[in-house]
Amino acid sequence: MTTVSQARPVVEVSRLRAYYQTHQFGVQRDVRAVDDVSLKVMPNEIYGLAGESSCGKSTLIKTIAGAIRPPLKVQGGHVVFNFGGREMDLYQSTPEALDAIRWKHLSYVMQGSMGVLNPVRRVKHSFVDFAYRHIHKPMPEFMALVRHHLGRVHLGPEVLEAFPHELSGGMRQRLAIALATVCKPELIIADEPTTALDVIVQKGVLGMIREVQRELKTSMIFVTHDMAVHAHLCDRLGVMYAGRLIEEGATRDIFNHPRHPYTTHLIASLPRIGSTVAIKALEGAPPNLADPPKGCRFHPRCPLAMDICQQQVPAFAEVAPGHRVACFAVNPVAVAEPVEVAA
Ligand SMILES: Nc1ncnc2c1ncn2[C@@H]1O[C@H](COP(=O)(O)OP(=O)(O)OP(=O)(O)O)[C@@H](O)[C@H]1O
Repeated sequence: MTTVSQARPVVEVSRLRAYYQTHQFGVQRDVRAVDDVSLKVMPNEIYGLAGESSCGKSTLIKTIAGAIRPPLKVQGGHVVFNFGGREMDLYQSTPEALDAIRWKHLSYVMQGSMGVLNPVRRVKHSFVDFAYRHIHKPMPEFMALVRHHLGRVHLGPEVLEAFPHELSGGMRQRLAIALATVCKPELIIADEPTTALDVIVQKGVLGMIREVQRELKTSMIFVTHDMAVHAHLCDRLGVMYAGRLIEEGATRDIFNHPRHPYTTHLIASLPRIGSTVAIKALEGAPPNLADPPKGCRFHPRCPLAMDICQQQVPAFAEVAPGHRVACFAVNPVAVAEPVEVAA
């Protein structure tokens, strides 16, 4: 670890590629779920990751969180964290170094909450197992801190004595968020944490996530396919299509002035109260990531596709301050640099 300035991104992802290596009938195929993705998350911001099902959102955040299991393999690129002025290159680090930053500096809230709460132990044991070694206080003080922290997610201390199955889905999801935030990590990665909840409970949990994030000034990568959730929660938004980021900018800019035809479609398909205009579905289907189309992966479905889109990959380039787009219709001259493939 090297000491660097605090003004740096909390995490910087550069040219990241992560493929599932599948074998079918003796043939090996790479599912190119994350293909040349670069992004930065700044201190104290919520970065939303959007895109339809199977576009690679979960795979991207797994690779950023270091939760990589076969058949997923990182093929290239870097993930560099800057925690408390100390820089750490994820793929150059030992499993022990990664273990030391989990929960204390980096935490991960998964889809559904049962995965993180031990189903056969009372809730208090999950806090002890995950957080006690990182919070250097005697046990009574640690438990007082946990009880105080539960107040932030609007839960009473009695939940500590409960088993997970005795609690509602909304309470369990609040607990998962309390566990992820109790050590006040610099970065929280949340994968669809509210998708399984009904809309009323979801609204409460989202408001609570915002409150906790503002109080702790933590950074967050928040994944959901629900654009309405992004509109309410996120400071900046990255839109993925078929394993690549295709647009990124301040959430307000993306909603007010989307540039990429895919983002324009996503926003136009949001239902609006009182609107009588029929919502048009996008023609075609997302590509098979084991055999994606050449050039821009969106071109077979794109209403603006040109010849170049079938041949060349558009660079993910800045088209306005803080607003990046990968599209030849927006930025006709920006061709992506080829990725360097290790020998
Ligand atoms: N274990 C696996 N083996 C092979 N391919 C996989 C595996 N897991 C995911 N994939 C493929 O990787 C691609 C990206 O999947 P991923 O789950 O990251 O998408 P997603 O955008 O998070 O989707 P969702 O919103 O449905 O969770 C998809 O084509 C998916 O089929």
